[in-house]
Amino acid sequence: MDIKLSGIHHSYGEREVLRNINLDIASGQIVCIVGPSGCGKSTLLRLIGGLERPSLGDILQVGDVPEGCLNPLTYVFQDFALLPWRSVAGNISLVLEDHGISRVESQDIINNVLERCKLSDFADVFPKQISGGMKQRVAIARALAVNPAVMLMDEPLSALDSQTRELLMDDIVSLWTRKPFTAVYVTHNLAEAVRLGHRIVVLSRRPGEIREVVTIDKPLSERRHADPDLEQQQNTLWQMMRDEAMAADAELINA
Ligand SMILES: Nc1ncnc2c1ncn2[C@@H]1O[C@H](COP(=O)(O)OP(=O)(O)OP(=O)(O)O)[C@@H](O)[C@H]1O
Repeated sequence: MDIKLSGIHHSYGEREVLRNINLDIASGQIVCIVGPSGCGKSTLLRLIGGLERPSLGDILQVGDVPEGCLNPLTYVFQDFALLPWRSVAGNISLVLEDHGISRVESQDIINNVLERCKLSDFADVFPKQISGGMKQRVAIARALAVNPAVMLMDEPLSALDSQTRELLMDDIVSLWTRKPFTAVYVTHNLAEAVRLGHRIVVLSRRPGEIREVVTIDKPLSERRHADPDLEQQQNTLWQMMRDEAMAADAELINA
């Protein structure tokens, strides 16, 4: 399933947050959204996810959802959002309940996503027993369990330290390489964007407008930490954003 955004404007009262967003999100691609603080990245994700309706414009879902899809638009949040009283497997099984799936089928799905996310040995442990990086892997496994058409990822790695972030980026790449998924991935972190994005959408400061859409051709599986090509792309993105980021920063301080 592709997603087509056309002529999206969004305001909260007098505050204009997004302006004239036109964007196609193609199935099987990771599209990263970057931009200065407060430019409307999370708002855009909420609009795509249908949690809010845009003030103006259309968001179309084009084509079929994947086979076995239980929830077409599925979020992965920065704070993991795991239930502390449920085990790792229990957190995943929660999203499979009330879909008329048999216990056997449900267990197959849980085993499959645990294996894909390198969590098979941790099925019975509880969130408080595992690290932040592992928690986020559980959250990603839970999202994959419903076989979403599009994963909506809001700063999924920003609560983690830099080494854990590196490991998780490798995990996301290997998950995608093994079975491509579609994701809209909001991040502040340009290194993450160039590692994970097939396309990177650069928003201006608020009201967020699309400044540029950068395509990164290098296959995900060939992108490495400290890759000079990626560092150059990251630098180009930073040059695009620098002045706007400074202005947005000043605006927030003076608000
Ligand atoms: N529910 C809401 N009601 C009113 N204003 C809101 C609401 N949600 C967001 N805003 C405002 O909209 C603007 C964009 O917020 P949003 O969180 O989408 O930006 P962002 O780019 O994701 O920010 P950050 O990079 O800091 O996470 C901000 O000025 C914010 O205060």
